Amino acid sequence: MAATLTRLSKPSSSSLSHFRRFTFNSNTATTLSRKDPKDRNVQWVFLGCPGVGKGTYASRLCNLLGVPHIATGDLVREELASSGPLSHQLTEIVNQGKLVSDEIIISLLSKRLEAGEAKGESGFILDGFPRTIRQAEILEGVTDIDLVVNLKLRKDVLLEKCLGRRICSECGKNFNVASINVKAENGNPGMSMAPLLPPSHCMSKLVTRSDDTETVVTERLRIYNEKSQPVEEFYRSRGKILEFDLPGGIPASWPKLLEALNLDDYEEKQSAAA
Ligand SMILES: Nc1ncnc2c1ncn2[C@@H]1O[C@H](COP(=O)(O)OP(=O)(O)O)[C@@H](O)[C@H]1O
Repeated sequence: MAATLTRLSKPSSSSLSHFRRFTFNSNTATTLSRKDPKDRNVQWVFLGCPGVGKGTYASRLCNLLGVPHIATGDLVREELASSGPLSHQLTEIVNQGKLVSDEIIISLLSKRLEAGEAKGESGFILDGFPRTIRQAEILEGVTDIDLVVNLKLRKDVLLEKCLGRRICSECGKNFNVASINVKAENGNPGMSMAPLLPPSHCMSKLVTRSDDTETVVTERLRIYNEKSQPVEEFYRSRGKILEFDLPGGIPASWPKLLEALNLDDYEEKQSAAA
């Protein structure tokens, strides 16, 4: 199967130049101009290890900016649940913590993007794609990515976060029961992250993803370092990356992320208008 991704149309008022002038990192991001996000073209990518919180922060930003959150992990799980022709093959790959082939993932993503375009969707935040250099090159061939946010979290916390993940089997929302409390040690700061608990009506319906076991998560972290870390360098060398070290849980990290993206004012305006 040839890996092709349909060329995406891009609104003419692209703000690419707006972003391209900057090499992002947490320190320089404050130099971003305060353009209203409505006038920005949001074609963003979220990178980061399993368990870092890509889904949580990407979906919050999508709600704020009114763009779709497209997580290739969700597309894979939908395909698994559909018991379509690929589902048997995919179950084995996902449960071993391996990556699905570039061809399959691109075909799933193409279908999702085309369906979105047909519905008039504009912009997106991609979460979990690209995960290999080949995927990054294919994406670059069909559209301009404006910004890549690289979320980072200390390694000793990632495994615990993955093992604490839960999904409500009814509403599909993600939660986390892990309570992280790492003490300051050898000059390294401590870190605490409160659990992200579900409302009471979801509590009895929580399930754990079959690939969130210790063995599989360890393999996924290994594969991230081998296959996906080079993708960070791919975007770094193109001056598109915003490095963001998560300082703690959502209450500490969300305002800082908005600040790094120059969206802090925007959230206030949105809530005032609501
Ligand atoms: N871009 C991709 N390329 C290859 N496989 C993918 C991709 N995105 C998701 N997958 C498959 O789906 C699984 C779950 O993905 P995801 O939910 O994004 O995991 P994580 O929580 O580890 O970031 C991955 O372990 C992999 O098997």
